Amino acid sequence: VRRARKRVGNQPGRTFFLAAANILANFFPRVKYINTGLNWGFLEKHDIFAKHGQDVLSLTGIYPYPQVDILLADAGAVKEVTTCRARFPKPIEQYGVLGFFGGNIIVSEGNRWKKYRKISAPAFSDRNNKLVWEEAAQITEDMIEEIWHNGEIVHVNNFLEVTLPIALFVIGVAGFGKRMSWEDEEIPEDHSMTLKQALHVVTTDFIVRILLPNWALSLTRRFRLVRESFDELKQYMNEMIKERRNAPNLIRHDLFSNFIEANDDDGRAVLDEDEIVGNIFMFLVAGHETTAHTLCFTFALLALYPDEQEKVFRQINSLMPRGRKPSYNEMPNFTYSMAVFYETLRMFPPVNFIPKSAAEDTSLSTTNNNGQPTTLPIPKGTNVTILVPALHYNPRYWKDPHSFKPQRFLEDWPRDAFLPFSAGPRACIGRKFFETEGIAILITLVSKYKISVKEEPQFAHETFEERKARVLKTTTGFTLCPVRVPLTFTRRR
Ligand code: HEM
Repeated sequence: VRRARKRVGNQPGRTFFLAAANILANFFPRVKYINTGLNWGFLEKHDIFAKHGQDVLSLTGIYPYPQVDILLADAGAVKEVTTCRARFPKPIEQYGVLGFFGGNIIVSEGNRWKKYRKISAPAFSDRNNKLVWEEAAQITEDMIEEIWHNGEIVHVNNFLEVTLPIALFVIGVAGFGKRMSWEDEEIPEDHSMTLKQALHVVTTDFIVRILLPNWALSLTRRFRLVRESFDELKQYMNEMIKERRNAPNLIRHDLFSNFIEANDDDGRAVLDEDEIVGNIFMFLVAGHETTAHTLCFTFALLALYPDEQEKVFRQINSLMPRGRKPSYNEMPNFTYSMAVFYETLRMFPPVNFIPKSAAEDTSLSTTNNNGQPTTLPIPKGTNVTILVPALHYNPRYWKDPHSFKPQRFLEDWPRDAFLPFSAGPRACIGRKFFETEGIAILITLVSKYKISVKEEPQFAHETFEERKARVLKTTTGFTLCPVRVPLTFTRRR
């Protein structure tokens, strides 16, 4: 251990028995000195860095062999790591489980990654974002009509149960060209569930499938349902691939079509079937949970801070008087709504860790605890992990980081210290997709309803701080997740 620590210049930090990259280290609550613990990156935020007075720390693991990782909360070092893709590539072996379905954009590097990125890029064009905008607004309006029956007061026990299907329906139509409805659908012949049901289980219980061995998936009803949903989804996808290939004149611009129709100069298919399925699965997983959780945290914060909600409403109302529907081109005008999303993403970034690894013996520039510039040696193979919550709560970049202040994003803000979508060439390809979807949903709901935390008798006497802690309580699976957000929607007059 001493030797391993010396190689990174004896950078101060924490030591645990289990290496942080070990999935078990993060899957169970923390046991002192043994493991980093469930949700530790979000729970600690910037605290460990503040304790050491530095924004670059070491994280030492002893088992299975002594290993020292580097943790970053320094915006300059983060910029260096995210922009130099060749020097700091993704440690794709750490994402091993995500390759479960087939090679895909998240778990690849080099030429293979470039190929997937090039094929998917056209689906994130303005033309498709316009579709995202229209569909997201329509799906939300349909929900208000068909599920809420245009109610005057609507109580929702957990708002995540609303945002998960909305995000699924949007990615379904914009990603697959498959429109899903709030009504129950008929199960087609040769299937045991609808595509909507299979997608819902796969995207919410994805983590169960990748963490458990095959034999364990027959142990409980829930696990069996997860296995069945994966099999069903794969069958649906294979049918959809066949269907599209048999209809070559069907012109579409969604993700699914891009992957199926990707050909080389000689007209040969560039991707095999496993790669098509692997990528589609990955886009679903990457785009669904992150979006649904962020929307849920956003509405929770608006319910807790009615003054901020009022500011959002006032701007929406001034831009769309008498319920006029705004077009996609008008999206940049909704600046306060966007500021609310950014502040939510700063406080609750769905992706807490962005791992990279050194491809060569190199170094990183940072500052020591006297605030002087210093250079840290980074030997080849060292894992360098960006701790997003630590960066987002670093008081060096964000004044009063624990307070919800959307206004800060309407002033001059530190762009290099805001990393919910990562940065550089491996940044999120779906950022605009999410922003478009989020604003369309937010303005549809906030223009019609006032949002508050649902009153429940068992919490009648809690203080504001207790209520805030309860409503904003988090856990983590694949991404940071709200535990339960009970809300009440009251029609605006
Ligand atoms: C709030 C919403 C979202 C957040 C916070 C988010 C965050 C991120 C982050 C942090 C990464 C980098 C991950 C890493 O380096 O390991 C990433 C990559 C990615 N995201 Fe998102 N994402 C969001 C929405 C979406 C959506 C809607 C889609 C697709 C429809 C999407 C598709 C992807 C893909 C394919 C990648 C891999 C890009 C590459 O490696 O080239 N994301 N996202």
